[in-house]
Amino acid sequence: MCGIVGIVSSEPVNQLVYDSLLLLQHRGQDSTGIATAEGSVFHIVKAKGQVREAFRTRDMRSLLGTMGLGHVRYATQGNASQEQEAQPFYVNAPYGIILVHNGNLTNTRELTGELYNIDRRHLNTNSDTEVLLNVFANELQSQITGLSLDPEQIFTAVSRVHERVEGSYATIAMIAGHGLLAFRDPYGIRPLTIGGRLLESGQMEYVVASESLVMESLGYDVVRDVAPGEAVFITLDGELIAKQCAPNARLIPCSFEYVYLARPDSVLSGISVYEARLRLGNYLADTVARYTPMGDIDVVMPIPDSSRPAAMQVAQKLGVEYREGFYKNRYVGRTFIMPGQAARKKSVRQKLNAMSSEFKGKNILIVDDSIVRGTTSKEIVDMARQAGAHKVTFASAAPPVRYPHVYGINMPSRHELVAHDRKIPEIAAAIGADHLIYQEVEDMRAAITLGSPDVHDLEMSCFTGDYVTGSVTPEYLDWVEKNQLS
Ligand SMILES: O=P(O)(O)OC[C@H]1O[C@H](OP(=O)(O)OP(=O)(O)O)[C@H](O)[C@@H]1O
Ligand SMILES: NC(=O)CC[C@H](N)C(=O)O
Ligand SMILES: [Mg+2]
Repeated sequence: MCGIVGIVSSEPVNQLVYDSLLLLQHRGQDSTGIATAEGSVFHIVKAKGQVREAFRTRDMRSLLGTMGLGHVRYATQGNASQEQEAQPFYVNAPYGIILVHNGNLTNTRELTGELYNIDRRHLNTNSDTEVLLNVFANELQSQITGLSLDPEQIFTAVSRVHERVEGSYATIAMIAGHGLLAFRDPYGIRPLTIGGRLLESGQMEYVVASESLVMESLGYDVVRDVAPGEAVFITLDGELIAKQCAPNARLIPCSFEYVYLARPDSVLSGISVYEARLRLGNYLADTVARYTPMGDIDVVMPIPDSSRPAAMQVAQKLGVEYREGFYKNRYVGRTFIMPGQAARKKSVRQKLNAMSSEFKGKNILIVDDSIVRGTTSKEIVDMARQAGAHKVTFASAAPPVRYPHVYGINMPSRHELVAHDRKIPEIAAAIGADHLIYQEVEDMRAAITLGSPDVHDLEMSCFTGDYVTGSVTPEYLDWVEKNQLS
């Protein structure tokens, strides 16, 4: 998962792109980049780290133009710490294209060979985004006959991308001198939303971004989502043209967005993330009640931040007191999306501290949104015991994560998942809890999709091992494991 944004206006967009990236920071902390288009000239600034530390005033001054895009990266392929792999990526032909991508391609091996041997294109990094950009550029090149560019040619190129590329991709690209293109893979695995507002000049200003909270916070109206398989082209003077470019598109959004990734104040595919988390709490409460004698829990506690809505509901439904026993240092970022296990482990302790008065002699039910590597839960259980807890029960609002996630979340290796090949009592022992309760898979599906007219199915491969795209074979998973992110 990364955060992406693109804006077409009749006014300078640099500050708007920056502000949007700040709002999407929770989706990626490795590196960031902004590109703007001033006429047919691109200005690009990319750097390692988070938005606030990456862009200086002089950078912002250099980002001139009325069309722009930006990216915050949480790397899934290549190298998390390489500035070269920070997005956006640029190619000079045809026209000059600059692109940002949220997602992960699962057939980069084949595509890299084709790009080199057939399309005669050079790749300079190990980023799958560079592959995606080159496939698109190659397909657009082969559509062009004269000097002008017709939206139909762009849409045909996107159709060809859908035929060649597998995996997940929510994408925004600027084509120099022409406009801004946004498209989503045929399953709509990663989110992409369109917002708009009418400027005084009479032109519509459009924004396309990963999450709807960008629109709400920056004063845009949410127009709609980019549909799975659809391409949306916004011309320099604010005309929006859209076309479905995949024959069998079906909306199957990633369940992990609702569990952890997205901000709770966003609405993805028409589902409020916050409300989905409350419902996850309701279902989890029923499972907890089924497996735990009621006298066994004195208080329910969340692990800040993402589990708060679910934990609140668990407490309310069980009729047990809700207490905040862990204080969170707001200056430490999200632990799970940091690169490297050593950094993740260290920052759980830096980030969370247990307040003894809430623990002494009590039976605690700790609720987290998910347990992935077990980094957080193991440290937390340890801290609860050190703070004097009597019994520690742990509950996860998501089911056990037993399989790699290959669609934009960095969990490629089965062996690093605490639930892989372990039964629940063994996982409880691994994290040190007296008792461990997980959400059931079908309850998670029901909690997230309840009442949604559009979402009937979810991408849940890390919980079930069923991958929605074709190219994820056991051989591929072995390869991913051996070639994980460096
Ligand atoms: O089992 P693990 O590998 O530790 O991963 C799961 C944990 O990581 C995330 O928290 P994070 O600190 O990233 O973000 P948050 O503050 O939004 O909860 C998530 O909310 C869990 O707490
Ligand atoms: N999480 C993502 O969306 C990552 C995008 C891309 N695969 C990268 O590694 O840069
Ligand atoms: Mg957390």
